[in-house]
Amino acid sequence: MSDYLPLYIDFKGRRIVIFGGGGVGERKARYFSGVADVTVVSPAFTPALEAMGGITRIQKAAAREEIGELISGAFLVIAATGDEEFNSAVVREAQSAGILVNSAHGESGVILPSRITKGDISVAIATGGKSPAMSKYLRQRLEAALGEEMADMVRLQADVREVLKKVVPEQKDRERLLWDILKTPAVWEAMKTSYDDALTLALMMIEERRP
Ligand SMILES: C[C@@]1(CC(=O)O)c2cc3[nH]c(cc4nc(cc5[nH]c(cc(n2)[C@H]1CCC(=O)O)[C@@](C)(CC(=O)O)[C@@H]5CCC(=O)O)C(CC(=O)O)=C4CCC(=O)O)c(CCC(=O)O)c3CC(=O)O
Ligand SMILES: NC(=O)C1=CN([C@@H]2O[C@H](COP(=O)(O)OP(=O)(O)OC[C@H]3O[C@@H](n4cnc5c(N)ncnc54)[C@H](O)[C@@H]3O)[C@@H](O)[C@H]2O)C=CC1
Repeated sequence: MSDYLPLYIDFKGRRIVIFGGGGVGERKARYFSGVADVTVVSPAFTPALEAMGGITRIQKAAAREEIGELISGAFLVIAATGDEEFNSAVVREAQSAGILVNSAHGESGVILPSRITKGDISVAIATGGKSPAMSKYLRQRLEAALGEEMADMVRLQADVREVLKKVVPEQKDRERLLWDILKTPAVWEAMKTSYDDALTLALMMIEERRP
């Protein structure tokens, strides 16, 4: 079993510096783009990185002496060049500056997981670095199994929770009612055709069953 534990962090606006603009740098940039403030440093970029909006590109091969300056103010640094020794230098610099660092060559204390998102649902998968291919394989399997109705149920539960907080004073009762809804096949069935029908059914259940 791995010592790595998953954690969800709000990356909005956080500075991320990625070294290496190849396929791996591209994947890592895509993971954070649109949320964090991403900078990629590399002498060359893949076409997708070249076209990626909302990121900063610094086109050069970073020298070792520059690493410290380039990573200053970063929340997370990613070493994804094809040069293993350079990546190790990035890991050392970041660690001594107290900055989180991920390395494409493994073992840096931070793993980027495979990720599935469906509406507000987010699933992270990793194998403690043992088998990245297996993480990807599992992601593909789970992605196919996770239907739209799961994301819709998150929305319904959130809507119902708002109502429950107003009309059911005891937390234990609210919990029981939320689970009653989850365990009612008719609610899932209604969700397939209409969110509003499913919500109406759930609210009727609450009226009938609340203390
Ligand atoms: C430790 C880790 C560090 C990190 O990068 O965070 C790491 C390290 C390394 N990966 C390598 C290879 C591959 N990586 C992938 C794919 C992914 N790798 C990702 C994460 C991680 N990779 C972290 C551990 C995650 C875990 O615990 O499971 C994913 C999940 C997330 C992402 O990178 O975005 C993403 C899938 C995204 C998706 O699609 O869902 C594939 C699959 C493929 O491309 O088909 C291959 C080839 C097949 C294979 O080797 O398995 C090599 C060897 C290079 C060599 O052989 O020289 C190293 C270095 C080493 O092992 O030393
Ligand atoms: N962690 C992971 O998921 C995986 C890791 N790898 C490893 O990751 C490394 C990178 O893989 P790819 O992106 O496919 O390689 P790549 O060779 O396509 O890209 C590496 C990029 O780094 C740039 N670079 C080299 N020296 C640099 C420097 N000093 N400063 C800034 N940029 C520099 C290169 O110009 C190139 O654009 C490989 O060494 C491979 O072993 C490979 C597959 C998956």
